[in-house]
Amino acid sequence: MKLDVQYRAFSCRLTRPLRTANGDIEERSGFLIRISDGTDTGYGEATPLAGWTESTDACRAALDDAVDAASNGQSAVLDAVDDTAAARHGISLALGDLAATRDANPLYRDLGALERVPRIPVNATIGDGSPSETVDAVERAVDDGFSCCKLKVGRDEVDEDIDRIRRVRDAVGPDVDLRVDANGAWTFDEAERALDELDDLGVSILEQPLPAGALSGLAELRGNGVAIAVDEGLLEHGVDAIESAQAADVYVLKPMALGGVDVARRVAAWVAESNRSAIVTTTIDAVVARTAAVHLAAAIPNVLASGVATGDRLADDLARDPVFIDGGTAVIPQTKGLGVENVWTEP
Ligand SMILES: O=C(O)CCC(=O)C1=CC=C[C@@H](O)[C@@H]1C(=O)O
Ligand SMILES: [Mg+2]
Repeated sequence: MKLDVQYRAFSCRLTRPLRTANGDIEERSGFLIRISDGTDTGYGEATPLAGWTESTDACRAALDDAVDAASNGQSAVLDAVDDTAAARHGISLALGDLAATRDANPLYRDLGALERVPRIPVNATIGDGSPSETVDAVERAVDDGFSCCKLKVGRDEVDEDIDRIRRVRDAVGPDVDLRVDANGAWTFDEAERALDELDDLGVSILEQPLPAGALSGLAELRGNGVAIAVDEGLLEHGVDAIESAQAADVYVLKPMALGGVDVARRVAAWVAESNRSAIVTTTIDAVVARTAAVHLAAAIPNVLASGVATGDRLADDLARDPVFIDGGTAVIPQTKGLGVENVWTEP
């Protein structure tokens, strides 16, 4: 089928930078994609992030190839972006939105959900900061109804991080689910030392304590009360290698970095076959990709609280957010397709 593929660049600033052990995220720039079959239209988003996907230039070049391939139909368009994760995410999402819109299905049903899913659990995302900033941010999140908060660690000394988490635990009590994400910043010894303390503090999940390559180290860290999650490591190794190394309890799925919600859905199926749990997060994307991640999470049975409640970190966005964050859950859009409206306004 002949398709019309178009894209345009966008840029959204964060209201405040997300501080991580791997640097600060201050702005998200990418490409909004529109694919039409002459009757229906689908939208996608390709928002590269340094260290996680191809560069902005490589993403743009791949999208240009996809535009050129449009007269040759859907598989040619997908082939054009096969080696560029963010571009593939954007194109495959626009095609998925187009198909779901045509079928009058919410996207998550086309991604395999067998029944209606009203909501999914979500976590609050708390960037690295001073102890008092962290306590304030977690208290605000709990006041807003979140029962799960993911804290960034790994920029400072381990003892300082532990002290910060202890202050958070003391402030919010035992019932709030705390996770931490070190973005690969720790050595094995630091991670081992941190784990004992994190266990005592009732932290449920430690995300990527060691660099992405360190599978055997991750395997050795497993087994105390804190579940070990892979994020960067999944992109480097894939599920098979991680399972062979027995290196993870939990998999973090970032559709933008994996090459699309369709790819991420397949990865989630392998994760479930291995009896592991999945968390869906984004690369702090704009509304089109963020909403797609929400649909993906809705399509994964028993998905853990997911990192998709980041819309309020953007100072501006591509369109109105169709996902209502309510009491630590995201309410799933039930309209056809992705459910993001008026995203492509004519200049
Ligand atoms: O998972 C979340 O709560 C939100 C997303 C998030 O934490 C991240 C998005 C982008 C880059 C990363 O530093 C970070 C992560 O590592 O998970
Ligand atoms: Mg992470």
